[in-house]
Amino acid sequence: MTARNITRFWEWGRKIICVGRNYADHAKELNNAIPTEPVLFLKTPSAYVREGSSILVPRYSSYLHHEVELGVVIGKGGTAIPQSSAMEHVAGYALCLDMTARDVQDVCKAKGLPWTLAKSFNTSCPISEFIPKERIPDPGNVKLWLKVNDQLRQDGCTSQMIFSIPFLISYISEFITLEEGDLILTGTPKGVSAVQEHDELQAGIEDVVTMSFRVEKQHQ
Ligand SMILES: O=C([O-])CC(=O)C(=O)O
Ligand SMILES: [Mg+2]
Repeated sequence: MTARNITRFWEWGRKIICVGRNYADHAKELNNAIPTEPVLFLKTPSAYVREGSSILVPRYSSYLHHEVELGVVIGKGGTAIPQSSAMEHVAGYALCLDMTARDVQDVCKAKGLPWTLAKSFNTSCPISEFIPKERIPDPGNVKLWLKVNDQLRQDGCTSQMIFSIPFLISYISEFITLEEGDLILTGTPKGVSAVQEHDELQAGIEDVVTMSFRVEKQHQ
């Protein structure tokens, strides 16, 4: 058996753990309270989509939102990881979109139901190439941006996160054992907005990576 290559972590079938409302300005734009503890939800690995393939609007949604986020790729697993050694568990990063069927999420929120179909449909997790840890020496201070059809919609900095990456790794691993190849989506800054069929999304981490995706309708 050949050793698996972390640079292709999306092929490993590991967990995608998402943090919601980790930027106060985004929590506010959706009229959510500023959290006092991280809000967590999951995507399944079938949500991954790579550049060259399209983001598909699920048939059951007419209000698909983009959320640009820094993804943290776990290199060494662990349970109850202390904050002080949390960064030793990081292999690298990926630029990610947390595509969200906002209309479905709004219904789920109103009914107190889980967000699964709003957050974890096929192609709901577009990702960049793997970014080795050394290329982002300070993940708590990188600029993220997203454009729709060349118009800037999101422009934030990870320094605005409410809960830091070491805190999130420690907090999550207390309840959910982290494994090599897992991905943590660290939440989105403000500026989320709707996308439609034929839109072109471009996103980047300043000075590190860019990626682009086209939006298409899901065919029967
Ligand atoms: O759906 C939401 O707004 C929660 C979320 O994922 C985020 O804040 O990144
Ligand atoms: Mg999100």
